[in-house]
Amino acid sequence: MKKIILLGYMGCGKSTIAQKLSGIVSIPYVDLDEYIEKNEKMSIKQIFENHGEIHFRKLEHTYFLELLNNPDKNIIGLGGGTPCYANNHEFLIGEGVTSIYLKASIDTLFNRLVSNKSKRPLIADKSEEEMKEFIAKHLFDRSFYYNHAQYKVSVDDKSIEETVNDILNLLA
Ligand SMILES: Nc1ncnc2c1ncn2[C@@H]1O[C@H](COP(=O)(O)OP(=O)(O)OP(=O)(O)O)[C@@H](O)[C@H]1O
Ligand SMILES: O=C(O)C1=C[C@@H](O)[C@@H](O)[C@H](O)C1
Ligand SMILES: [Mg+2]
Repeated sequence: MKKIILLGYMGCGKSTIAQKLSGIVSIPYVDLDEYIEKNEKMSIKQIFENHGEIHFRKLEHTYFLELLNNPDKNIIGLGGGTPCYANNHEFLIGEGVTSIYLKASIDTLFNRLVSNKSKRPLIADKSEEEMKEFIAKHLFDRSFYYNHAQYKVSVDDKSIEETVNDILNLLA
């Protein structure tokens, strides 16, 4: 198997879990958001501000396919919205791909994101009250796409190590 893909809503822990997993299984980790930033020489925030979300979604699709099509064995951490645009969800299933949805409740996401939203353009300007409602609606809309993953791992009330162990069991 060449690609292990982690997906899920902003703050579910894709970057954190992928980094830890990468160290344990000795498979290199690529974070799609960071890959876009490196290639475009701009932060995600700047891409949204300077060129708008539609442009970002096009870049996201192009770079996602670029990562998928390279022959290296990788763990790929997607952006929170990646599966929900440009038919990217169709690439979660296929030969050489294992996709895992890190499923978090609205409360878990809210608690993780509330103090850590400035780099996330979709929620950066929301008040605490607005954020909870926004996450609830957004997660509902996006679940359809996230559920195309081959596997689901619940992350609520689990340590990073516990979630990584759940994933290792799936991969065994
Ligand atoms: N299992 C966990 N237990 C406690 N905190 C966690 C856990 N996993 C991640 N976190 C914390 O939650 C926050 C969000 O995690 P992370 O940045 O990995 O999410 P993400 O899914 O990559 O988000 P984004 O889509 O915005 O890049 C971080 O502050 C991280 O330390
Ligand atoms: O949920 C989203 O749509 C996003 C999540 C982040 O990972 C970034 O890809 C960007 O901020 C958009
Ligand atoms: Mg991340």
